[in-house]
Amino acid sequence: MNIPRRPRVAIIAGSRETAGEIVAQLNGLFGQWIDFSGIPIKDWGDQDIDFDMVLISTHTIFLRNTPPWIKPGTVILVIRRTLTLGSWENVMAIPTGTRLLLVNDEKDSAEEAIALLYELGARHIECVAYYPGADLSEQLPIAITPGESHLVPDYVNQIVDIGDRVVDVGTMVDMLTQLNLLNGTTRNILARYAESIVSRSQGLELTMKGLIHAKKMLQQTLNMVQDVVIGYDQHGSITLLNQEAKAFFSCTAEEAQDVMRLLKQEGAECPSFEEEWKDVLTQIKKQKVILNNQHIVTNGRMTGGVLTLKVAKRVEELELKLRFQPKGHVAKFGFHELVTVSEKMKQIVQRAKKMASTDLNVLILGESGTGKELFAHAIHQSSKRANYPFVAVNCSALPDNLLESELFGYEDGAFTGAKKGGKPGLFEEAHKGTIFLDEIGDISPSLQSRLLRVIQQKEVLKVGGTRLFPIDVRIIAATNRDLSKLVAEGKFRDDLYYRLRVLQLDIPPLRERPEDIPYLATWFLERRGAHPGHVHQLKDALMRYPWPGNVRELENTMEYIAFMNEGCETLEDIPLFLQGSADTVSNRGTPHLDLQELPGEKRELLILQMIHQGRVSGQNTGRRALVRRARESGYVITENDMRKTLDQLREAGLIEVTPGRAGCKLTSKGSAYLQG
Ligand SMILES: Nc1ncnc2c1ncn2[C@@H]1O[C@H](COP(=O)(O)OP(=O)(O)OP(=O)(O)O)[C@@H](O)[C@H]1O
Repeated sequence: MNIPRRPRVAIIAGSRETAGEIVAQLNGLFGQWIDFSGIPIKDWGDQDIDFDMVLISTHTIFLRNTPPWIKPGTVILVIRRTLTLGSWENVMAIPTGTRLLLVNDEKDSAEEAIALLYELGARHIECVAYYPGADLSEQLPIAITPGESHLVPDYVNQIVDIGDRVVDVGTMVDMLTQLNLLNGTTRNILARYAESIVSRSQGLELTMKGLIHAKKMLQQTLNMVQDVVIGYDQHGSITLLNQEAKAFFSCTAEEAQDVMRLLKQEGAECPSFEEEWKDVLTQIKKQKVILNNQHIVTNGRMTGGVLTLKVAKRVEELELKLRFQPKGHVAKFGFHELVTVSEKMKQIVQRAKKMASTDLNVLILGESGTGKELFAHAIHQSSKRANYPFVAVNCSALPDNLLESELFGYEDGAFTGAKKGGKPGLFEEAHKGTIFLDEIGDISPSLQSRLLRVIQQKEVLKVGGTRLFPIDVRIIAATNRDLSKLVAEGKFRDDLYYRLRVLQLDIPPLRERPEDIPYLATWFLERRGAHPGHVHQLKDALMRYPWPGNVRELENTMEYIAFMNEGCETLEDIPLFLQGSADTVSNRGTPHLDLQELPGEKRELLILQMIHQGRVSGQNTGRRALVRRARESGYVITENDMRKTLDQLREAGLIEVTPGRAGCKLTSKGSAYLQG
């Protein structure tokens, strides 16, 4: 293999020492990429090396003549030198108005050093050149010298040694640019170096400082991004990795080097960085990841790009969390928001108010949409815990492991993807307040055991933790399932059941308190600013319909009616399911649409809705029952077509189909899909 040679740079200086100093300094910074050789003037006669560039310590060097080994066309740069920041601070500490000696080995070099100090801005002092053999009548008490203390006269009582002068950043930038070596890495070295010296170019210094600042800001911003972010140049060489990227690939930008090599060596299958791509799904480190690649284009030319990587599982978890969203940590409703004219309900409200004055756990039973959560809020708001948090948790919205960590929290590093520093659980967040565990009937046996332990011991153990945290939380649980039946079937722990239902509230479904139907309907319409008279027109239909989704369904229906009939005196548009049960509009008849004629997505959505309604109203959701239900709602579908659609929904992960009478059930993905 032909390894390209490093460019050769000759450093010509007055003395061997100076040449050596400059070579040592430049080698320390760029020796990896450039081959430096120091040549004192007196030995510059014959050189058998072809140099690509010559750096001279002063432009007076070539007054003598140009050595023949410098080929015509070779780039020659004059080295500008400056002081380190430490030396400069010592010079600036000398009192203003001080007259002092500047001591060096020769007249020229002493005067050159004085010129440098003045150029850098040391205007507060007055320097007099001193060198061996200088004729000086006055004796000055202070001397500045660049490493030549031994030449300072004895009568001087304070020496400020400014040490060797160092090469200025401007010279380095010129050198690297000419050699085509100014890139991300060398720029970083320059930026760090610029922080330790006094620059002879104010403009360059400001630009450097600006660059350093901008780079720090960018790095910090990218470190806050929770995806993996990789920046690269036009050749695909990595210029930047954020914190996530370093952790994911376990390497630094220097180690990673090439973006495609990094991806390929981890087994990713993706197009080349020279193309832009969006949402490419592949596998890295045995995990599904989503890759995106975008170019940075300057003056119509691709000058680099940014590649981002998301771990698919993390995206799914976030999506789940968003859907789950604990419903806020304050109780929003009080008893005054519970609307009812039913005597049965009024008695239940009275019982609930009594329960609020105790600190005992409450179990609220009732079909979906009957107002269980509303009661939980109201009980908390009227209890002595009202000024503390009310944390509502939907236990059926999350898979078991996520629900566990949400409820009890986790310690740092408890599992992959766990947030650094751990996370407090909802029990902890509800301390001194109330936790509302909705859909308690759906929790797994292992979570039932953990919950029981929390209730018994009044202490929480975080996932992956060893310490127990004492908590003081009142539990209000609710479910639309028949918990006593689940207990009898061994699916729900009896000891937990008894702990939860110290007090029990049974909320009747809407069909068992029909007087509430028109009353609530009017209330919902008025709240929406709609004409309450509509209820009178619809009363029969409302009373005939069984309201399987209870008050929630009635509320949604009235919202629909208010919206669709805004500004209308008489009702123009009512939902299909009410048309079937309305005397007033029965002349419209119930149209029978063939479900197979609907677009696939619409058909699937309708069937998902039927499954959902069937489940919430405790009806059978088996294939035959769904065919029947479709017919009642005005659609026709054969059993065979229903089977096919159910299979498609199952394959898409939207439903679970259990053999036998249990029928179909929406998965959490299915519920989310339904909610839009
Ligand atoms: N008596 C009532 N007065 C006013 N609004 C009510 C009443 N009962 C229920 N609602 C309203 O109906 C909707 C459903 O109530 P809620 O969420 O409390 O029912 P739920 O029984 O907890 O339902 P799920 O079991 O599905 O969680 C809410 O918008 C609630 O405000």
